[in-house]
Amino acid sequence: MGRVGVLLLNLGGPEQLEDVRPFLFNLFSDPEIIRLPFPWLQKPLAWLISSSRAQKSQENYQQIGGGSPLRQITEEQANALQKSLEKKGVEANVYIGMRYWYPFTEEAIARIKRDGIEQLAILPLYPQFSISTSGSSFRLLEQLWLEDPTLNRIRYTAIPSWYSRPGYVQAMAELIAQELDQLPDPSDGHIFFSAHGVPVSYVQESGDPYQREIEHCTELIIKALNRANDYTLAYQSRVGPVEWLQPYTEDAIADLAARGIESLVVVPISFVSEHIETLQEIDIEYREIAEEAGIENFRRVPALNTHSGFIDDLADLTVEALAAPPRLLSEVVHPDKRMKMYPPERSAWGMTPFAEVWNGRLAMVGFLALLLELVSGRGPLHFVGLL
Ligand SMILES: C=CC1=C(C)c2cc3[nH]c(cc4nc(cc5[nH]c(cc1n2)c(C)c5CCC(=O)O)C(CCC(=O)O)=C4C)c(C)c3C=C
Ligand SMILES: [Fe+2]
Repeated sequence: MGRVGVLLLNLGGPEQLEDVRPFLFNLFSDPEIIRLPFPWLQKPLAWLISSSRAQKSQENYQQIGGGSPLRQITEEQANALQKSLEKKGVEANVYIGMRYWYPFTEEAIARIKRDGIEQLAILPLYPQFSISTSGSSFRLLEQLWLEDPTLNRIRYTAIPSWYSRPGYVQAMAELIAQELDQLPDPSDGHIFFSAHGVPVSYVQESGDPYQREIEHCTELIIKALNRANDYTLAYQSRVGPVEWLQPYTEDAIADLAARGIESLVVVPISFVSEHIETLQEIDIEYREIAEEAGIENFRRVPALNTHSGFIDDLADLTVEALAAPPRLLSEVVHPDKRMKMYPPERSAWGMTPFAEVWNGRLAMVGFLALLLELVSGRGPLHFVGLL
């Protein structure tokens, strides 16, 4: 084996309150996050939404200490993974490539090049694949590879998702069991999986496997848990006016409370680190909703972070992936014709001079309307709830 590297892909998060607006701008500039029919609208809309969402988002980050813990936890996971690989006889450098904040994916690739890495495992820290998460990072890497042909010297393999790994499933089941056992009556606790949502169109129109993988993942965990407790799966953190995967977490909590459920064990299922949506949304907002609705015991399963069984399993996964035939980025970004990454196929009429002129005029009208909306606080985006 030549020099070995592992590239951990993650989302990134604002480290201090001043970072929130530029972080949101980066996030909303991603066409895999907001899919617009006109690419020229992406940056103006990202600017508008990030400017107007920043204050509310800053208040949320303020409630969890003024910034996201994601960078620190991901660094701890990288160190733990490096040590675990070492114990298995694999000397590897572990790199972190964030999609929307520091250390950016581009910086990680520059360091991988500088260090002369010859074999690379690309490992997203998202157990399940979504176009909006791992897909977006793979897409960026594909672009970097196209721009720099010297990267072709690296023999890499990309891991699309790994939610069915036995060590991960077992670690989740153990953490759930520990929380259930803290309840006055453990057999009575309702297990409530809360996954980050995505717009329904991702699944139904673009073929995102995310919902299928989430559902399968919860089934595997419930099987490994091997208890008779009832369970529910719901989706949290929706943004904007379109329909997201349902049931929504807040509605599902209210329904369970109305059915007389008194003990809830909430399991964040789509992410492996503590972050704003566990620490603020679940621990503060959903707890309040649940308690007001009559839930007496509300417990939340901690994120895996550096759980030793989990990290050990990631190390096994890395070793196995490096030994197997490589999976190219083109394979994981375009796995089959049913999944569509952005941009959608361009139709010929989009490039005609007529369309170009009208696109330009509409862009100016749209941009002025958006500016007016931002200044006055009134307009169609406020009306539909995107701002
Ligand atoms: C599997 C996990 C995630 C999916 C799927 C996902 C899709 C998705 N997210 C947004 C919009 C936002 N996400 C934000 C933060 C955020 N998202 C994830 C994970 C997934 N997102 C994480 C781990 C975080 C938190 C990072 C941190 O700082 O700790 C935010 C910013 C926070 C806020 O203002 O609410 C937005 C906005 C969309 C639109 C989307 C699917 C299309
Ligand atoms: Fe998100």
